[in-house]
Amino acid sequence: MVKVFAPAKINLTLHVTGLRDDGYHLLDSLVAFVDVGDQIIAEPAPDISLSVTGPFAQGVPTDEQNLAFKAAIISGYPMALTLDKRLPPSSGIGGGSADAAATLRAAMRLGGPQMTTEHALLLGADVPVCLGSKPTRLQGIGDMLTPVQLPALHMVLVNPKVEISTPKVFARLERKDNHAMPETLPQWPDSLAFTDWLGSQRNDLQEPAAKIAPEIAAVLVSLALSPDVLLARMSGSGATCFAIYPDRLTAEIAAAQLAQANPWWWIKTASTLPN
Ligand SMILES: C[C@](O)(CO)[C@H](O)COP(=O)(O)OP(=O)(O)OC[C@H]1O[C@@H](n2ccc(N)nc2=O)[C@H](O)[C@@H]1O
Ligand SMILES: Nc1ncnc2c1ncn2[C@@H]1O[C@H](COP(=O)(O)OP(=O)(O)OP(=O)(O)O)[C@@H](O)[C@H]1O
Repeated sequence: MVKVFAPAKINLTLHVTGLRDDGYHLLDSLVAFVDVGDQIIAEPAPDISLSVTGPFAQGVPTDEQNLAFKAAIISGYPMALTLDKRLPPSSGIGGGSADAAATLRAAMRLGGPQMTTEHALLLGADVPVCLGSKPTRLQGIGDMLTPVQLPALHMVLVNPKVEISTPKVFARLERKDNHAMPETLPQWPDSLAFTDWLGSQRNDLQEPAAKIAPEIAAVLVSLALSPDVLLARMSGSGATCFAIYPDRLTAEIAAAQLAQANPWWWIKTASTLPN
């Protein structure tokens, strides 16, 4: 039996730079992983099975529609899976993708065949980056991955408990040919220098997502007004937003204040996993 952590993916930047003939968008995104996530428990079994537990279990499929179940099929290694669902679904922090990647890692740890980017891509554009779960520059549709060294970051994640469909957000994006990040990324000596630079970059899906879910604008305003905040932005196709703070303590204080004022929001303090 193995237990594999499935960390949330944060798109610190998300530049949409083009549109392919098959409708998939070309991206240039800086991605980090944090100490908040789901968990997969897996053990070898004659057939694949999945049970889902945890605070966000309700409504998550337990059959082949679940990306963890699909990942078990792709791995060629039948397992009995338990998914502890702690990340809100359809929230732009890659919950399903993280679960799929964690399932592929579980199969490998149990002795199954080696899983590659090509296997992961069959499960979704975000699954290859989740397979590594390291700070990465993601390009192409999610298939071109370059490792990046990032300073440790301390943040607060906020989801207003609104589910958003990724294709709908891409469909609302007006310009598909936005600027990429600089070809060579700077070296950042510390989190302040990094956050300063991050302010000059974007998430191009933030505006179309906020048109679909106006709650996103309310979350971003609350984060931007929180004490000691350095930067607030949306992750992925939303609706989860993150804000960066100088250290873990200031992030925890801001999270506590936000939770008091907005008891119905999902609010978590999160720190990036090591490079
Ligand atoms: C927006 C991101 O979260 C940024 O990390 C990801 O690119 C989305 O990754 P994902 O959820 O794994 O995406 P998939 O499950 O492969 O695709 C869902 C839908 O999102 C749109 N999609 C996704 C990725 C991409 N590069 N271009 C797209 O246009 C497509 O309409 C696709 O049908
Ligand atoms: N393991 C899973 N956890 C959550 N949702 C899943 C899972 N497998 C399949 N789904 C389905 O996938 C859809 C998207 O969920 P997911 O949580 O992966 O979205 P997301 O956080 O927006 O991901 P991304 O940031 O990659 O766009 C939901 O409609 C859900 O029903």
